Amino acid sequence: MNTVIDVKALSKSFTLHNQGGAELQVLNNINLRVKAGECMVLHGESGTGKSTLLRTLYANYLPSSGSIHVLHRRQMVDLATAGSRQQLEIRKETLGYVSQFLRVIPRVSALDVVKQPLRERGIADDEAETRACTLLRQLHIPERLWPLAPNTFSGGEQQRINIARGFIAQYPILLLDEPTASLDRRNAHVVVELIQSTLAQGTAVVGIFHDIEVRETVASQLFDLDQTTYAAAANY
Ligand SMILES: Nc1ncnc2c1ncn2[C@@H]1O[C@H](COP(=O)(O)OP(=O)(O)OP(=O)(O)O)[C@@H](O)[C@H]1O
Repeated sequence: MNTVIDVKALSKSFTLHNQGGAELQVLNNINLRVKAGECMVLHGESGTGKSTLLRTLYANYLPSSGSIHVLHRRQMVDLATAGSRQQLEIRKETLGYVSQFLRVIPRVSALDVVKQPLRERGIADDEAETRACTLLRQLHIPERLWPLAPNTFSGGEQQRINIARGFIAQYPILLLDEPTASLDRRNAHVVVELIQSTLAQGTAVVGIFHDIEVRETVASQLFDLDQTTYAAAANY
C-alpha cells in the first residue's frame, strides 16, 4: 500500500505573547508514516500533544519546523508549505477531520450539515441526501431531528452529526479526535464499524481514542507521544 502521510522532523512550539512571550515546546522531532488502509492511534499521557499533532496534521497549526507530506492528486504535497488555496483543496478532496465538537451554524439543518462535504465536491443533491440519510440512520439520529439545526442537540447527538459529516465523503485520509468520547456503547460500536469499513476501502486514519476497547479494535499502529516528550526532556 502507498504511503499517504509522511511526517519528518516535525516540531511545534507555542509562543504565549500575553504571558511575557513564554515558549512552550509541545512537539519535538516527530517522524511518522501512515499507509492507505492503516489506522495510526496517537497515544500518550494528557498534555503530551496528541491534539496538537492532529491539528497540525490538518494545517490548523503551522509547524515550527519539519514537513507533513500528504498524497494529494497522486503527488506528495507538503502541507506545511502549501498555500492557503491548496490547503483548502486538500481539505475538500483528501483530508477529513472530525473534531470532538461540532461547529454549529445557526439555521442550517442537521441533514445539510452532513451533506455539505459532498456538495462542496459538486455531488448531486439527491445522491448526497441518500448517503446522509443512511449515515444518520446508522448512527441512530431520530428522523424528527434531521430538519433541525443541531445547536440544541445533546453532546452525543452533535458528535454523531459530526461523525456522519466526516465519513460521508470517504476521504483518503481521515483524522479523528476522540470520536466516541460522548457516545454510549451502541453508538461507539457503530463508529468502530464505520472506521473498519473506511479502512477496508483504503482510507488512512490517524486518531485519538481514549476508550481502550475502541483503540485496540481499530489500531494497526500506535504512535507514542510520551516517548517523544521524554526524549525532549532528556535533551533539555
Ligand atoms: N493553542 C495553544 N496555545 C498554547 N499552548 C497550547 C495550545 N494548544 C495546546 N497547547 C499546549 O500544548 C500542550 C499539549 O496539549 P494537547 O491538547 O495537544 O495535549 P493532549 O495530549 O491532546 O492532552 P489531553 O489528552 O489532555 O487532551 C499543553 O500543555 C497545552 O497547554
